[in-house]
Amino acid sequence: MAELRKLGFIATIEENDSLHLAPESSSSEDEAPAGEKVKKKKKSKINSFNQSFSFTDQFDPQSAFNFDHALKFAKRKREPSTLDEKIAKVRKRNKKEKSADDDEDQVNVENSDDEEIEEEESSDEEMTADSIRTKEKKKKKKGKNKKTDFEEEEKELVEFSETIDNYDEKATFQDMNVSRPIMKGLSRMNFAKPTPIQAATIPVALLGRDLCACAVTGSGKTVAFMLPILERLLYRPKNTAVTRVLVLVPTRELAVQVHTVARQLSQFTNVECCLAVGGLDLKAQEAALRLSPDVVIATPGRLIDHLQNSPNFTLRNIEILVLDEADRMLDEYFAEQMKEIIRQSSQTRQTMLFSATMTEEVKDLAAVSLKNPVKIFINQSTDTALSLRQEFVRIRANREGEREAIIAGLVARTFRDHCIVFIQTKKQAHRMHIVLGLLGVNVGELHGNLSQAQRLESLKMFKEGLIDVLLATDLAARGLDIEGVKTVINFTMPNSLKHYVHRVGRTARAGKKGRSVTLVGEQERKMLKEVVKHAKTPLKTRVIPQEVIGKYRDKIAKLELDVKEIEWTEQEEKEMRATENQINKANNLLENPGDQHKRDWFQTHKQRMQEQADLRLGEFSLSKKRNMKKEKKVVTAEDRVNNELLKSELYAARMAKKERKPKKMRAFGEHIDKSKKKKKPKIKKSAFDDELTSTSRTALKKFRAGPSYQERKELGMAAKKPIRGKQSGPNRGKQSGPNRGKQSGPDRGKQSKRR
Ligand SMILES: Nc1ncnc2c1ncn2[C@@H]1O[C@H](COP(=O)(O)OP(=O)(O)OP(=O)(O)O)[C@@H](O)[C@H]1O
Repeated sequence: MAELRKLGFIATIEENDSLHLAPESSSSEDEAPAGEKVKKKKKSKINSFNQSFSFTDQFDPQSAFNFDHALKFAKRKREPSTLDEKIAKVRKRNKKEKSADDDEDQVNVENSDDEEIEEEESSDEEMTADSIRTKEKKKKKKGKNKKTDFEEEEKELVEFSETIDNYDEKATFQDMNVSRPIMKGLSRMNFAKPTPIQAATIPVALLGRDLCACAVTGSGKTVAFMLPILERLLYRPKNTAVTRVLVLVPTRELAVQVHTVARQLSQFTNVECCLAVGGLDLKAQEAALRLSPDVVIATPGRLIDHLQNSPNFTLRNIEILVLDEADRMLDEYFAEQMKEIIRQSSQTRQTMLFSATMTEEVKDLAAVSLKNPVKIFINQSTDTALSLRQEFVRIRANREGEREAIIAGLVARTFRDHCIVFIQTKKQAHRMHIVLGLLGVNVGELHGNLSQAQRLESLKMFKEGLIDVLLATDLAARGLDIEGVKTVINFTMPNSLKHYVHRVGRTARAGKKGRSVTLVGEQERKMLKEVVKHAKTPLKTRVIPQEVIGKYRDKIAKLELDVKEIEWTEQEEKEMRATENQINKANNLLENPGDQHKRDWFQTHKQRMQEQADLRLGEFSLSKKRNMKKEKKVVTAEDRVNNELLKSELYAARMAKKERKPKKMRAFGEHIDKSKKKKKPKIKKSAFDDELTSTSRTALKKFRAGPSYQERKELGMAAKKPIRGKQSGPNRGKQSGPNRGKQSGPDRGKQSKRR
């Protein structure tokens, strides 16, 4: 061995060599002092197994699945710095520069953020306040019954076997025979009395009937379907675990919320609820689904993923299927996925559909084939909450570029907290985050360009009041129940009445007051008319003083370079992250070549691509956008607004096109008694029969007048024009005879009818 070492070789261990074993630790730990090392070791021991853990099936209400809990399952990406940190940095720098210019003391600069907001607010308060006018409904001019573009043509509606549009106002949960554990859950949630939709729906749902329910936003539809589900599950056979209930919702955040309500309501029962939504940890969901929980709350995409890839998870035993936001779940965006889910679900199920904008159209509900459904429409699908005050800000044609300034004015002066601003595009929502952030407003954003962790975090912060203004796309328009939202602002008019109803429905919930403020340009007046037509409470017009708009327009213009700087930094970071991800992916592939398990999907790649292409809002938008970029290097405020309006327009155009499409063969109502509707088969009549039986005015006239000059010519008859009153023509023979004279006069028509 010694010789080998002398020659410079590294020797292997011999049997009698004494060994110095190094602890299994990282180099950084080696450098740490001994005491600390021991502490760390102890800590890791505690983490690996919780000593106080005991196996129990008791539900701990404290650990209810909520946004915090969901966040644990959302993968976080390492960000070099958050957007808010970047904004804060620029603001600090600007402040410093300003102070230097003003030749002020540098000491006050360091902690000035909060002070500055207050400064801005107080100076703004001194500015002229907005003026509010009540919007008068225009009286319909007589004889002007022309249908607007939005008014629907005759539609084929679902035949309901029963319709319920009233409810027992005095009904209590006890009257509905709700079991004790659920009553306990209700009282823990402080729900003393059922809301109208709950009073009307729960008894029907408990009977196992299919139903289609419509009630205004914030009226308690979640409990209306969750309570009867849980009540029915209390009596399930308990020997084997089976997934019996599936609740489908359109967005992940809504799924988390419905799951939270389900857990709260079932906290004193042994019903198991599980979440299967995109963006949250797949493996944890797989493990939970393997235990066949009683209720699965899911978004369609992730559910199909589990159906394809999670062993043992099936929908064959589904006894209750609920579609929350049913009109959305059954629209074209989810069409293929819903078809697949329904195909895999048990046929003998109870189906319940809920939405504030519920549709009754056969073509919309065809996919779910309801059985003798009950219609429970507590409100119309165009209704908004009565406690909602709706305001509109008019934008003149040449002032479209002022929308950003108006929003800034609204959130900085008037609606400073608990305010959601809906924006059509993700890009504009992000820009507004930077703009308003630089103006000192405490903002957050929520849209599909964020990671799931960021989405949940934004929502959580807004719920907890850590963010004052949430900038959201339509992702947050449906279903989200955020306590205390005072105001909803629409940057542009939503692209349909449905979208409007859902967006403004984020406030004025559960009987509380709320306000919506919608910016309406000339192009959007048609939609405004629709809103006005369906409004049940007076609408208001808000006029923002031009000096206020001007002030914020100038402020934003001054910030434009800072906005660009932040956008560039973000772009750079994004590119770096993308490269990093690619490297990691490649490394992973090299290290674990066998590990790359490809997940199955129910469509082929080609079908999926085709579906996505069909759902895109048209080539038109892309080419128009490209041209816009080519033509102008500097994107103006007007361009940005036009882009927002264009997206709305494209959506509206697509909807209109869909409406105009000839109705497809009815797929709905395998269970509807069609015999009543079946028309008698039409027996094809000969021209002769037609002539004899027709009682139309033209036919009678023709009968009286006999054949035309042209017909006579064709029949080779006299070329003379028939003389009025003379019974000439093909029926001439029949008309002649002793009664000929009697054929004329008032009875003439009757005679011909009899014939
Ligand atoms: N019986 C009840 N008593 C008091 N509050 C209730 C009751 N039922 C539900 N709520 C409250 O009403 C609010 C709205 O409920 P929920 O989110 O179910 O409304 P929704 O009708 O589904 O609204 P959306 O159409 O926007 O989805 C919630 O905050 C909920 O806690």
